[in-house]
Amino acid sequence: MTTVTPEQTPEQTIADARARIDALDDRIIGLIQERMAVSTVVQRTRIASGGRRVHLSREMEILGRYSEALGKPGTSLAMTLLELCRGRI
Ligand SMILES: O=C(O)C(=O)C[C@]1(C(=O)O)C=C[C@@H](O)C=C1
Repeated sequence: MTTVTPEQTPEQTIADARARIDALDDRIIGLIQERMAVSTVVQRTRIASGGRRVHLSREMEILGRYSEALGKPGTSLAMTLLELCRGRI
């Protein structure tokens, strides 16, 4: 037997999808904050043991991963994430 589900209005579909987007954005923001905290641990540990805050070859690796997954905007996103995590250089 086929069940007939009532169709949503366009307004309901948009409102539901926006609620999902808001929930995803909350998770993304939480993950970014978590990334910042973990990055701080790495940077503090490196600096305390005589190293520098910035590790360029590691940053290149991260930029490569994001650009491979998301194209050119992925590079910009990775640069923004790195700026959030280690400050402007
Ligand atoms: O992986 C490191 O060595 C870090 O310090 C973390 C991190 C990052 O946030 O990904 C931050 C600063 C460095 O320049 C490179 C990468």
